[in-house]
Amino acid sequence: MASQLLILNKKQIQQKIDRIAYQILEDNLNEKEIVLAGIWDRGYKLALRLEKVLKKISGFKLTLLRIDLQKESSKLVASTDLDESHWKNKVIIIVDDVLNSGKTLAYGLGVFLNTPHKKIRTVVLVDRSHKIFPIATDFVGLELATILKEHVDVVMDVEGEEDRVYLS
Ligand SMILES: O=P(O)(O)OC[C@H]1O[C@H](OP(=O)(O)OP(=O)(O)O)[C@H](O)[C@@H]1O
Repeated sequence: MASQLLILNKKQIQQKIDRIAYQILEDNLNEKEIVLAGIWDRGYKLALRLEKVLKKISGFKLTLLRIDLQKESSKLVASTDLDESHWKNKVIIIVDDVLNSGKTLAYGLGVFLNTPHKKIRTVVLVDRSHKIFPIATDFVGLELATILKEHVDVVMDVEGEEDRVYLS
């Protein structure tokens, strides 16, 4: 079995989620409404966790949106659980657990390109910085220098009991 190195423990993950929530608040002081768009499945869990903190620290009306990415033959197809009326003319925050090449976030972003919006921001818990797509990460938990063959495993649940990030 490949060796696993614990990169972030439960407490550190919660601290990063709290910090990112405060950064989102600071970046949107004049806003009333925010759409958190989590990429299924771990990005969606992270979006749920951010929603929980933002409910405590902000007065935002929060909409949680799920982005699904499915492989159809060699293509990726993105879809959402809610229609565009839920994000039209709003601030959208796309959330995923890890950024590696940027492809997943690029597809997530694609969902919103044909609808007017106020602004789009991105959140990742871990940015591995192997970008081959021009995707900016606005709010990042941890920037991690990794080699390509390494794998970042994010374990996360809604309550935060199981939270761990490993490098293997
Ligand atoms: O920036 P990218 O190169 O698109 O990589 C990032 C994506 O990779 C991982 O998911 P994936 O399902 O690919 O990997 P897994 O085997 O860890 O589930 C991770 O959860 C991101 O969604």
